[in-house]
Amino acid sequence: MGLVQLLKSQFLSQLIICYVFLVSGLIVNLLQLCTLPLWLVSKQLARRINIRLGYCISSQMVAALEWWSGTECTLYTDPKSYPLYGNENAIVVLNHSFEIDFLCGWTFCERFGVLGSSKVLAKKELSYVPVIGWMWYFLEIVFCKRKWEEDRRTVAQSLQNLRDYPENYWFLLYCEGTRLTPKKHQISMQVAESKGLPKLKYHLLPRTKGFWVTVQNLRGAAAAVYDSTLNFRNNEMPTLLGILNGKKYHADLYVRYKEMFCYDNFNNITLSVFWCNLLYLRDLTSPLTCRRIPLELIPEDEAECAAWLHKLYQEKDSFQEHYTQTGRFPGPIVSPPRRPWALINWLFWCCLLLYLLGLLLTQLISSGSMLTILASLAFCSTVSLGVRWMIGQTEIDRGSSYGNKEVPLNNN
Ligand SMILES: CCCCC/C=C\C/C=C\CCCCCCCC(=O)SCCNC(=O)CCNC(=O)[C@H](O)C(C)(C)COP(=O)(O)OP(=O)(O)OC[C@H]1O[C@@H](n2cnc3c(N)ncnc32)[C@H](O)[C@@H]1OP(=O)(O)O
Ligand SMILES: CCCCCCCCCCCCCCCCCC(=O)OC[C@@H](O)COP(=O)(O)O
Repeated sequence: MGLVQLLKSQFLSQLIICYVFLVSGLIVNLLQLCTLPLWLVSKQLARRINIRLGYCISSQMVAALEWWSGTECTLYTDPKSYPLYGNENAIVVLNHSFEIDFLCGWTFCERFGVLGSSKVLAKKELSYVPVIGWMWYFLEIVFCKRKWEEDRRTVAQSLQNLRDYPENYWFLLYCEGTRLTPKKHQISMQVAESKGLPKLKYHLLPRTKGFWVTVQNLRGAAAAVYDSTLNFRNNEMPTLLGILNGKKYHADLYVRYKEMFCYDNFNNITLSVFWCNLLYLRDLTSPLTCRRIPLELIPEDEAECAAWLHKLYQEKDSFQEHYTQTGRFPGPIVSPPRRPWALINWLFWCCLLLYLLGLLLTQLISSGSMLTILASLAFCSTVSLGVRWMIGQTEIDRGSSYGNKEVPLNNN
């Protein structure tokens, strides 16, 4: 182990990173709170400010992934769709099997310039997590209780609010609704069987209601669905603690594109594809091809939309199979480079907060008061326990019991 790697694995280094993250995060949360009156005067300005404030927090975690652990992220996609990424609103459908899949998602957001503005359909419990959850409140993240009777109205309303969002965003949907565990997989395949659907090997059966309500409410506001599949090389199961330890991983992300050759049998769908090519891609010379999936192609009817999503997951499963067999996804690699901004932001907060910590420690030691020193030690322990609890939110072993309970099956 090299000296740098040894340094990264030290508890003290990790404690410093957590201190900077927590204190800067709370400062940003406070600044976000101060923007509340501005929402009444200029909602769009308040949103733009909050995007930048949110970036100060989330980009620290991205910097930890990209620069501290040195994790590499490779993108497999269609080079012709590439210029659109970050320049349009899109719904991202991603598999949910890894503890840091959200962080890899953030990294790609950062590389395409939509980190501060990106959204997710997240479980309500996450809104209570200090720093991140509180930040999400100001970023208009859509929360759900995973109880459809309650969610159908609140989720639709929150999505409607995003229609006039002032900056481009990606809206992340984990249609599986929870992270994959063997037990959840077994139960969800029983549900698949009872619905007469093919079994999936690498995914849970997707929950279709959230996808349908998102597509319906973002029609005309989002241009496309980016069907994304993430995997890590060498069968690794990366963790946030691993990242803090400086462990390097290699993530592969496949953003799929559909190709269609449909000059014959001209119908509504091919017409949509035609207009899509005309509007976005301006490539009408080759047989009619459609790259990322335009929202116009997704059925409006709830049952048809659900069937469409089930088919998408069956295809996603085949991409995972391809990855397992060959160690790569289909299609060309067009890796976007990492940008310096996340690192610059992180260094800024490190310098500021370590300087203040230094001043505080000097005063503490020179005061010589045993009580103050003990109180400071208690404070440090509380901070590290607090951060450990936050990291626990990302751990699959501590995940929710959603999808874990056997459901009465209707075999009709
Ligand atoms: C690469 C680029 C990345 C870009 C990244 C961009 C942005 C990043 C921004 C932020 C990153 C931060 C990440 C934070 C992550 C947080 C993520 C989460 O919190 S995931 C959990 C919350 N999200 C979801 O659950 C979304 C999916 N869920 C749904 O859509 C649900 O439908 C619902 C709207 C939540 C409602 O749930 P509910 O349970 O009430 O209803 P369901 O429709 O799901 O259930 C009834 C339905 O399901 C069938 N059923 C029953 N059991 C199962 C089972 N085990 N598996 C599958 N299906 C089951 C049941 O038969 C019913 O079927 P039917 O609909 O036919 O009646
Ligand atoms: C600079 C780096 C500093 C890092 C130090 C501290 C980091 C603290 C990080 C707290 C992160 C909290 C955000 C968690 C996002 C978790 C996303 C997630 O994966 O949620 C799970 C849900 O989808 C489903 O839940 P389950 O039903 O599986 O249960």
